[in-house]
Amino acid sequence: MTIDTGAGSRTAHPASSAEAARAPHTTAQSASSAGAARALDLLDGPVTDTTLRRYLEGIPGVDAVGLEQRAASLGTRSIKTSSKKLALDRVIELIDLTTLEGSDTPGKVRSLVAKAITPDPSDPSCPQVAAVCVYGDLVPVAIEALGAHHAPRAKAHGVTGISVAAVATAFPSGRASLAVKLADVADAVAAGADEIDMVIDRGAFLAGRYGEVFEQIVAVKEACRRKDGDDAHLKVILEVGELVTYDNVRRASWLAVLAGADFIKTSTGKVTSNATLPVTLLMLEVVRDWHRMTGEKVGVKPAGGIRTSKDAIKYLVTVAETAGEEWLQPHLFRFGASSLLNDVLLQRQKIRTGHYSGADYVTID
Ligand SMILES: O=C[C@H](O)COP(=O)(O)O
Repeated sequence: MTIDTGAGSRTAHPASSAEAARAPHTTAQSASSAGAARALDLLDGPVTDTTLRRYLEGIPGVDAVGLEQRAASLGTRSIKTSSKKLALDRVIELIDLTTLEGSDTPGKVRSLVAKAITPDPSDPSCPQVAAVCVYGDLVPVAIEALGAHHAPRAKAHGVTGISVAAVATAFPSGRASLAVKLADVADAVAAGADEIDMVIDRGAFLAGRYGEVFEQIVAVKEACRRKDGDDAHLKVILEVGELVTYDNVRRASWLAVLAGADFIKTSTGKVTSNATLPVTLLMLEVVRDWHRMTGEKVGVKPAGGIRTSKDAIKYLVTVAETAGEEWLQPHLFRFGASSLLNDVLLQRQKIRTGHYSGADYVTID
């Protein structure tokens, strides 16, 4: 079943220039990023609460039954045993290995980094993960522990390294002033974070204050700029479990993409409902449609509650069938997960040796 993603909205819901001209406050006037510029183009006028609401609320509603049926059908696709090891290796390469606990210590981050670099010490062919994801204050610890494996240093030697992602903007609630959020981002970027995982203000979004959410994303994107011109990549967490409806997830995805997100991410992992296959499918459809409209590629990161290889492979199939196989690369797709890697290592070991190893084969996280 084809899911209507609202891609036709570009022409179906242009902002009225006259109304936009009357608007007292325009977000784009106070933000000069490419995100604001492309929203101006799409909305055919200044970015305001009114024009954003008109655009986002004009996007056709999600066919929930169709979406869930499509996700379920993609989830039942089998892959050949011969392809399974390749798929598991790809899953590892796409993981943001995460620790986001109040009790995190430098020692825990060093252990996480050691595992990120060498997930399976008994198998040198095991790939490394894409990134480690930590709270901002632990970025220097992660960078020091990565040493030559840190992505920018590795790149200088022509090899692929591991990035450091920091959650910021008053993660996970997002309840703080914009000044506090920007200081949080600036700290992490100054400490050397390669990627910033920000949360949107769900309260503002649900109250219909789309301009405020847009403006915050634009401002955070600006704060991701480094003096050397090499930006930290911005992942925008929608916290889908708090957005309640698929329609809201679709609107928030479009809003984040319009504002300049490099990635849209489902969840913090801190609420009851986190990543699901249908919601990730919906977000993949948005980035697919944005790519068709503009040629720009935006990444997707399901996060929270993805713990088994079986589930991770369902996500790979869904990505390939929705956005295309091209998206199965670390710059366009990630799994945000704390314990998925352990299960993938056990499954790899089973393929390699023909039997499952004991629980002590993987580290206890
Ligand atoms: O962003 C990543 C999540 O916080 C990880 O969630 P998880 O512990 O359920 O895998």
